[in-house]
Amino acid sequence: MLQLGQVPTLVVSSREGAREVMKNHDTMFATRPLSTTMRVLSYGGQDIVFAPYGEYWRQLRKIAVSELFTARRVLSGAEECRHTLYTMLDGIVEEHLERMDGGGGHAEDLLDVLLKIQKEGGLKFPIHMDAVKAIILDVFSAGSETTTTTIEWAISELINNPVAMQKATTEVRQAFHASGTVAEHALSELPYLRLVIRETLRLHPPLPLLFRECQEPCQVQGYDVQRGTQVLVNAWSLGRDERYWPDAPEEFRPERFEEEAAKADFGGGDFAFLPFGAGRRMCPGMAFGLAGVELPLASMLFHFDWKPPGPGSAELDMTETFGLTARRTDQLPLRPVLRVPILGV
Ligand code: HEM
Repeated sequence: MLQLGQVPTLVVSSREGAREVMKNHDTMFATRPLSTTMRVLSYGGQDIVFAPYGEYWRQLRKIAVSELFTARRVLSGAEECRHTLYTMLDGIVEEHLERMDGGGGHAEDLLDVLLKIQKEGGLKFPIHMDAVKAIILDVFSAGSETTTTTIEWAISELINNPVAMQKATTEVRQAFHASGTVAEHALSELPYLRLVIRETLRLHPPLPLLFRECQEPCQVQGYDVQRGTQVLVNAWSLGRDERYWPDAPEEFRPERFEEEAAKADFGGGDFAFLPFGAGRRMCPGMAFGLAGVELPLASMLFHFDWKPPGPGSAELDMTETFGLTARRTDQLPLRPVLRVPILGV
């Protein structure tokens, strides 16, 4: 337990503790703390990420899971800062509304779906236009930074581990040799690449800390936790803890998931492997996010060999930034060498 200024903060770094917070007492911890900055950016928590646990959040989550972050859509698809961002969004929303009035005839995107749901009405909690914008921002903030960060870490680990790079590249080139291009529907033919992505998420969960707030006094592992306590579940340290990963936890070994199939569960069932979180506030964009990592990564490996910028094989520096998302500190300067020409380019 830490006291961060006025805020009592509980840090959870064991599988048992994480299970208690996100499973046994899931409802009591199903709200995230809302900082002043995030309150401004999310229009007072009208989005999915920061909406307090309750009926409103439940409704948004249902829309997200059934209408927005579905596999089908994957395939078809501080005040000044807010001002810039929302002015841009206003223009985009306006454009979509005009297009809708014009009768359609175009491919439907996520914003069209939200606007349609809003227009149809009949919702228990009407979704205001501010909420539409806040939810679209969720897709950019929760959805794009996590996926791009994962892609960067995956390619970095592959550069530092040439044997794994060779295996992944060979697999992708064999799978798509005939078609000459990476096809979405054939991604299931890339079992090794999936192990690479799992191992990347174990070592580099893009969201290293999962944030919760205690809504009712309760006990976690026998300790009293008072209402209003901020809880940080340390997904980063859980993924590197030798109690749960006895086989060289700091090393990048995609094969570990082949041997220990049970540990391949990142669907919130294994509390030592939480790249997408767990419980009620678990990531609803998992399928969306995984496709958004697999597809670009497969294409990158299919078309190019990736080399460090300089001569020799010096290891890349893997230092992480300190922040909400754990990105690379260094930029990732790599040399792509074209191997399979890109069709139509
Ligand atoms: C590799 C990709 C991704 C990773 C690793 C990831 C990870 C996470 C994590 C760890 C959480 C917090 C879970 C918790 O507190 O238990 C989360 C929440 C969330 N994610 Fe993702 N995410 C990814 C992609 C996406 C995408 C593509 C979308 C949307 C298109 C998305 C939308 C969301 C939303 C809306 C929440 C908040 C859910 C709620 O509070 O009910 N994520 N994500």
